[in-house]
Amino acid sequence: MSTAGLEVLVSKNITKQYSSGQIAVDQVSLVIKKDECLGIVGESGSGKSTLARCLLALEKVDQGEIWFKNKALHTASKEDLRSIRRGVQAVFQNPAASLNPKLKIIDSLMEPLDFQKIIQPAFLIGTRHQREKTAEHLLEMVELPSKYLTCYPHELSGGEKQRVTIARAISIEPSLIILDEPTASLDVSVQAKILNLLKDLQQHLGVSYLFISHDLAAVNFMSDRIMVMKQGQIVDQFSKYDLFSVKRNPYTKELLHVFEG
Ligand SMILES: Nc1ncnc2c1ncn2[C@@H]1O[C@H](COP(=O)(O)OP(=O)(O)OP(=O)(O)O)[C@@H](O)[C@H]1O
Repeated sequence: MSTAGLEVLVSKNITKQYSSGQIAVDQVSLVIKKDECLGIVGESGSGKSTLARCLLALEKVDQGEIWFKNKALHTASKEDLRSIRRGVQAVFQNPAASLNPKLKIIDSLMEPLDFQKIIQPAFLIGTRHQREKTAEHLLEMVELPSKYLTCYPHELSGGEKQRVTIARAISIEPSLIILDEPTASLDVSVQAKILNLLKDLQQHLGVSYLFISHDLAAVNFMSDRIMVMKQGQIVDQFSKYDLFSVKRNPYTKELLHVFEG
């Protein structure tokens, strides 16, 4: 199997069973196309994070195939994985855990570009080889002032830290960013701002997103297509415009209560 040009990531019947016996991901097939946001919604324990880790090749799948732009992740060597990972970045729930507390923001931010010296993102033309200017530009893209470059993570709020991890994720111009509950640890007032920022960045950069959340309203705001996950399986999938259709699975209808009142 190979993925066509418009398909950034394809998974085919992937299954992940933990040694405890728990089947966390059960025969999940999905396609993420260029420039789109695919949303995955499900309650706690439905297998969303395990799916994200499988798609990032942080967990090995027991069955199935994962293809990232014509390259097989499920059989990739360590060296191949390193090169594939340049194209896929991730933002997780807890920004504090994603940033090294001993590193200044500039050093956390520049980690991917410092490591991948040959990458020259189009949006950094002119500044790529001036480290501080590049870092300033990245902070600007997530609407943070350049004075934060010399700060440590504990000096920033949760929302600001998440903006730094987003800037770091876009820094190497990935084709896909996997966002696993990126606003779940933030105050409600900050969540909307981060979602708006993510949406603007996607339009500006033309990156694809896999947006994972237990919050159907957030998934609906962000996504072009939505998949509903329950007990490791995809139980419903539809275009965001069909969210309120009578054809929705009863479980999806249960999740719709967030829009009531
Ligand atoms: N490392 C692990 N070892 C054993 N079981 C695990 C492990 N990680 C997750 N699980 C189990 O797999 C199932 C799916 O967990 P997962 O974290 O992927 O779900 P989730 O939808 O992301 O939930 P949450 O939003 O609460 O993190 C759960 O039953 C969980 O207890």
